Amino acid sequence: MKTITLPNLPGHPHVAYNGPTLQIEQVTASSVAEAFGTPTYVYSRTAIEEAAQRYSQAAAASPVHVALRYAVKANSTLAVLQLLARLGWGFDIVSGGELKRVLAAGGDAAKVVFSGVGKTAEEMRLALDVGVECFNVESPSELAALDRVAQAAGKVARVALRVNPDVDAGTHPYISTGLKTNKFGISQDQATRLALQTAQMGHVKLVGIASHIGSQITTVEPYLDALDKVLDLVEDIERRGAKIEHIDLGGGLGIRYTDETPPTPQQWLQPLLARMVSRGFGHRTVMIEPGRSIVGNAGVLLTRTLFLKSTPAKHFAVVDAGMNDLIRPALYAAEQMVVPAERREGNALKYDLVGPVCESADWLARDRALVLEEGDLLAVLSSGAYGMVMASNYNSRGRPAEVMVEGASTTLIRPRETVEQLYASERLLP
Ligand SMILES: Cc1ncc(COP(=O)(O)O)c(C=O)c1O
Ligand SMILES: N[C@@H](CCCC[NH3+])C(=O)O
Repeated sequence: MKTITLPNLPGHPHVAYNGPTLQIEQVTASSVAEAFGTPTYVYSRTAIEEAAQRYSQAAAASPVHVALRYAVKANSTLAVLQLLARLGWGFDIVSGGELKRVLAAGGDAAKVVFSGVGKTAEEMRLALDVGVECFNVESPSELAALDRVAQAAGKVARVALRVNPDVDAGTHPYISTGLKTNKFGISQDQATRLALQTAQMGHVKLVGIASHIGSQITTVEPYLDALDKVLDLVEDIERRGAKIEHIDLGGGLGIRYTDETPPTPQQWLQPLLARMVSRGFGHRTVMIEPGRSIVGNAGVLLTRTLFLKSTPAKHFAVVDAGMNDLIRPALYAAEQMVVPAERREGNALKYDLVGPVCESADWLARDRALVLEEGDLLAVLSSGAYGMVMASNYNSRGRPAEVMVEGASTTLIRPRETVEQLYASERLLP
């Protein structure tokens, strides 16, 4: 049977209708749902690897040395990290938990950058112990704390200062990070002072300047603005005697959820690296930390319709996945495409897809024209990033299963969480 990739499955080269049935790589969505139940996240190994390779190829074609660091927060499932580690990628982490996951998946600590505004002393100790490549420091207090922890451990921490370039990335306010009103980064003035102070500190070594301006960014301009400010800062710092080895441009490149047209990794990197060269920084290492653009379009969430319900105002499809499984629509009013696993003939109705959770914000999609019957299987596309990682146990719901598909093979990479697992560590009062 011929595989037809529908034009309305944008950005999903490995999700297609084979005849009437939705398939991920060569596996039908229905067969995954039958084997593992719903809700279940399904990832295409090929899609993840191809997305990573688009970055590797763009980096290889560049005259500037580019260090690839996958942002673990986007999808931290061990099997996903393992694929990237095997491709030679390093990792951007924001917690001791993510560091442990990277190590468990076979990642190389020497290629790990530790970001985040609130690192604890314990997390710093662990990271120093395993020898991470760099701490991206976000405040003077954090720098002082790191110096103390490193001194006690008899180590010197390699440090990049994360600056807040105050640029508008044009994204949802909850996922913008580079505005001066955001909690992230250090102001440029303060960064210069702090950079010079590191020379007086015995247990930190300044090696980089970092910035990350937000997520789901679909144009290059804000990155160029941020880079110019970062390079101004580096010039200023170096004029005063410090030396910067690398510049970390962060992540944030967007994907197509519905009709966005974000640049490819090549289209994103090329102008930034050209700017590095034209400003005389071509011999420095550039670090990048993409997350969503590696895994976002490589995953779908399968969910089954429990009930169809019409009120005088609305048609609802009550499905078995809720905001606890995929919170992006509830939290950011994010739009993700929803497609049926089997195509049906008939008249479409406009449905709100809602979950079983007791919240009116518990919706996965609104006003979608679908031909549906109770029991129908649906796939929420573009769910590979910030899906499972943001899942919670609200309403005592176990988190979904995760499955990796490659060609015709299907591997369960995380079983569905049972309710007994949820309360196994709790204690009743005596
Ligand atoms: C410091 C840092 N690096 C990288 C990322 C990855 O972003 P994205 O998944 O948008 O590529 C984030 C998340 O916004 C981040 O905070
Ligand atoms: N969780 C956000 C992205 C946050 C990026 C991390 N700072 C989303 O789902 O779009």
